[in-house]
Amino acid sequence: MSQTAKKHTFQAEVNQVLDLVIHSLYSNKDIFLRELISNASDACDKLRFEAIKNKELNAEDLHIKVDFDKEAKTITVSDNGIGMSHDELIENIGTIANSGTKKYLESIAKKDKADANLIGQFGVGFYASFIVAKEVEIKTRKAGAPADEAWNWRSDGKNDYTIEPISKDSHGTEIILHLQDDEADFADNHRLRSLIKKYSEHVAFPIKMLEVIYPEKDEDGNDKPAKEPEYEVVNDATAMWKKNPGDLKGKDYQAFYKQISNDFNEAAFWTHNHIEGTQSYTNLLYVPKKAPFAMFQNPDDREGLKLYIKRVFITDASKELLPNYLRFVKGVVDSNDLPLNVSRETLQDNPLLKKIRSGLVKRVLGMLKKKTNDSEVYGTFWKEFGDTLKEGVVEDFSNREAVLKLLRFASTHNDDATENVSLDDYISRMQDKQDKIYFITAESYAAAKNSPHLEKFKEKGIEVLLMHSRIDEWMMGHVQEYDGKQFQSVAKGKINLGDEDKDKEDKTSEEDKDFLKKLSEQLKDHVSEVTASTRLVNSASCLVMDEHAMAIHMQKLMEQAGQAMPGQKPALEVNLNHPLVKHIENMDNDEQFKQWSELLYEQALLAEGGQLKNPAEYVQKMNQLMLDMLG
Ligand SMILES: Nc1ncnc2c1ncn2[C@@H]1O[C@H](COP(=O)(O)OP(=O)(O)OP(=O)(O)O)[C@@H](O)[C@H]1O
Repeated sequence: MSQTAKKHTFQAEVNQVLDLVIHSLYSNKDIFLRELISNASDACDKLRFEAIKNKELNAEDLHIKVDFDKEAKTITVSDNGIGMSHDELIENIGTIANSGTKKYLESIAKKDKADANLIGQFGVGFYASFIVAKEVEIKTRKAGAPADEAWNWRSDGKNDYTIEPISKDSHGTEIILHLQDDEADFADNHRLRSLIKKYSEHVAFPIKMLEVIYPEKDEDGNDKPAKEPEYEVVNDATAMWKKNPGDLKGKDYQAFYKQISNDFNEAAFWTHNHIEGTQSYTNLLYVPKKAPFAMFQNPDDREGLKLYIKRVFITDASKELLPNYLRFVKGVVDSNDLPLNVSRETLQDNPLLKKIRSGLVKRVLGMLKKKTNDSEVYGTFWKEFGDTLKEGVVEDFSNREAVLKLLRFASTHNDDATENVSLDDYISRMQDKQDKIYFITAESYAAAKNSPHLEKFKEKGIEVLLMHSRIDEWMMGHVQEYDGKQFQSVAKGKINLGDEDKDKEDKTSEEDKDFLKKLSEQLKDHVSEVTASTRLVNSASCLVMDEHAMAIHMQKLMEQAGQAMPGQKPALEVNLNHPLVKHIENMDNDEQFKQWSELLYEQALLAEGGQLKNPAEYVQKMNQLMLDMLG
């Protein structure tokens, strides 16, 4: 270490990331170059943006260079972008600011193997260098700083790094990889060019490499003096999204997706449009194949939708450009009309941006609608993002109908848990006199499918949607109808499936009424009332919540989460035709009546996914009754 070099220690998390990257990404070594070029491109974007406000800065001829030295076993990636100050070097390279990365580290701490697909999502970027390098140097000078205010950072990727002042001719950053001996093959013209083509073709700045000069002979067969090689552009270097969609192929879109998304998987599908009119802008929006790791942890931690104004990168504006329930969308939006000096803070209130946002929502919903024609593709999408999309039913009132159209459910029409029934499918199968869309929410598919509440519906051949995702109960609490048809939970409120049932209800005999009263009195601590059921066929009893109350399995979840759920007693419905109920009705021993009627309630609660206050007592009671029967 030279006298002027100062030693620093990596933040503990950096060490963890380094370790992970080196051990988990070794089968994906190639990506180091993509990561370095991507950082260089970001640095060029940043300078171009800064130069709009600060006329002193020079953002001409922004480019990236890739050089190599076979003998010295080095690769150098340099840019003339924004560069870094001394403090920025420490902050950006020596610490980890991304909260997602920290959470990720915590989550994998318990597993033995990290998932390489996930690591990529957390901006391990620069650290990927250490997969192939034994030592990395960064020479950097911040744009606007004098030549002697530049820095040389060095590290072997183990615990610490040094920073030393140097002098640097031009602003920007130079990353020098001193390759490990067995990775020296990367320092090769062909190999580097093909990696650039593969991963960085659509970076919007020119990536340059020195041309290869082959020895030439003159007319007499003598070697011509070799000319000095010049830099030539290796990639396409245009803003891909500005191109005509007709000129682009699937592989171009996929390559660009990987470049902007940090996703190791390909995109599932995309929509690319040049929009002209009161607002003129371009959008290229992708739906990933797999949900990113952090998506459900914190919807505010989202990125991947970039805002450009006239090809100048402004900011990652996922939150400003699309509502939360479409947070899985990644891509680029490039506006021709927004002012270049717009700041992130003022972005949200900008009326032009609001218009773009509502246009984008329509585009995404339109793209999804189209994809519903391909059941396989849509099925995969639904598995990954269906629950996220459901948030839109509550969040986005103006597009509620369009979002509802995109939802898919399991249903009694099918024999398995596959969620592939749309509300339109359901309506097309509704019976002649049926005017409601019936559904049930439960803890699991099995609980929904086997719920006693469905018995009458099964008997009558009326389809019921089986909802078993946690979000369903919340969503259905916010939506009343679709296509003019009311939603009705089969587990809540009164069910009236036709005149026959109504008649039955009216014809409850005086004896039965007395029995129901007696039961109500007996069970008053648990239920609001006991009534004759119109929905049971085979089961003896079921619990029914009030139309607007929360389902029992959800109440349980809320209680587990420490939320008190006061005063929401269900009603108990009993099947007066059931032998067990008849048996209780004819019972004259008060103690037995108490025990049996409590069982009636407890069984209904269990069937509902509810939790018994005292399970041991229940078991004892059951055993006693069985013994009584044997005796
Ligand atoms: N060539 C560069 N010029 C200027 N700053 C850079 C350069 N390379 C890296 N940095 C700075 O270092 C930070 C950390 O880089 P790193 O690649 O580790 O993560 P990231 O780029 O923030 O995340 P991601 O790779 O997911 O985009 C960057 O955010 C940037 O501020």
